[in-house]
Amino acid sequence: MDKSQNGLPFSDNASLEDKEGNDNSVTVAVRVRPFGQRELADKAVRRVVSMCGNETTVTSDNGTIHRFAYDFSFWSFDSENGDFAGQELVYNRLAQPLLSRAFEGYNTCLFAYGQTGSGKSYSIMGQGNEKVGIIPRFCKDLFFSAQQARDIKQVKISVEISFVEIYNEKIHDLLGSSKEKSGKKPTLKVREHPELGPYVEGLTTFVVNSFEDVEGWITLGNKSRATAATGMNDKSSRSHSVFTIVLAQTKTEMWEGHDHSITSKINLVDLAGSERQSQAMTISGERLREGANINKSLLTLGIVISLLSEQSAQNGRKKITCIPYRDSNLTWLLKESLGGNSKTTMIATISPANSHIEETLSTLRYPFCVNCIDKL
Ligand SMILES: Nc1ncnc2c1ncn2[C@@H]1O[C@H](COP(=O)(O)OP(=O)(O)OP(=O)(O)O)[C@@H](O)[C@H]1O
Repeated sequence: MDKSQNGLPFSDNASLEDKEGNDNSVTVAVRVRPFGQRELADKAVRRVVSMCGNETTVTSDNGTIHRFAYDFSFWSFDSENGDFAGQELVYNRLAQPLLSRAFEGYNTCLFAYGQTGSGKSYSIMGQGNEKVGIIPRFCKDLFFSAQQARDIKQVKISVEISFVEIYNEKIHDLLGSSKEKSGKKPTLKVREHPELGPYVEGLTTFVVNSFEDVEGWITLGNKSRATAATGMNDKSSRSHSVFTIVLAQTKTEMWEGHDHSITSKINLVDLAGSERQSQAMTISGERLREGANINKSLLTLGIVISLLSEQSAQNGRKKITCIPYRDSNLTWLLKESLGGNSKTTMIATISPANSHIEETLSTLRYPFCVNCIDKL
């Protein structure tokens, strides 16, 4: 029997609310995409992934069965299947609850994690008008809910966005227009405010008043994202992108005569490909450095999330004091949205094909998972 990741029993798995009504701070979902063009061109292609309920099963060539139980399993392999999970369903299950949490004042983070070409960008951003992903849907719903809150609860609402990429541990503003003499975008630094926590110094932020406003910025940000070709996916993203929404709600209590404000931060993150350097054919020195930095951020993120999950599983009885947020720029920047008063959701994207089984298994074993089982 393959060892369970942390020994927690299967039945401990729960969605946002557990049996006692406590909030789980981390929700984990797996999504399997259809075969891609390259996989279909391979005569020996075989589907090794299946799903049942919230369980994902991967069958190795030698017949070993690996079972993983998470909060959700999304079957996006074939639309003919009755359990097919399209973009809307994935959004409704994973991101919509975060929107409600944000309006309640929680900070939230949603990450897409997986190897290059497994469907992270497809899930987070989508493709064209037909296959709209999580970020545009979230923004559309956000403005709808904001209007309702203004009309019904007389709440003043402001929405501010920013969009950065972290490439090689360097932070670049995807919406800012400033350039260095060399024509390159300047590298920004994370600083820590004693009360407000970490922030990116010099980052451009925009107040947005409608979905149409935000749509323009998303398009611009996507165009700016640094991409580099790898052996596995020509448009492979070698950077993490973090789309941040700051939602500020202010209500004036007439009888008290003063304003109550709550501010929540929502981070929607498309992580860089998680594949190993050898498989991604990362050959030159520059690429090797990239790989090391990508893995450093992903490794730190895994450690941080797993420590926070451990803390949350103990209902706060065990306080872990040394969570290594500052070990990578990604986790440092997201510190306030990962720990404390926050909700985190991970979508692990995987290929269905036998040719990617090792990466699929490593994605499913990523240490974000405190509630998983991998057994014969
Ligand atoms: N659920 C899905 N349904 C249909 N097609 C999908 C799905 N997920 C991914 N694809 C297709 O697979 C290809 C790779 O997906 P995508 O670009 O999202 O991968 P990625 O994980 O973001 O890769 P990278 O790390 O290189 O950015 C795209 O052509 C996309 O259309």
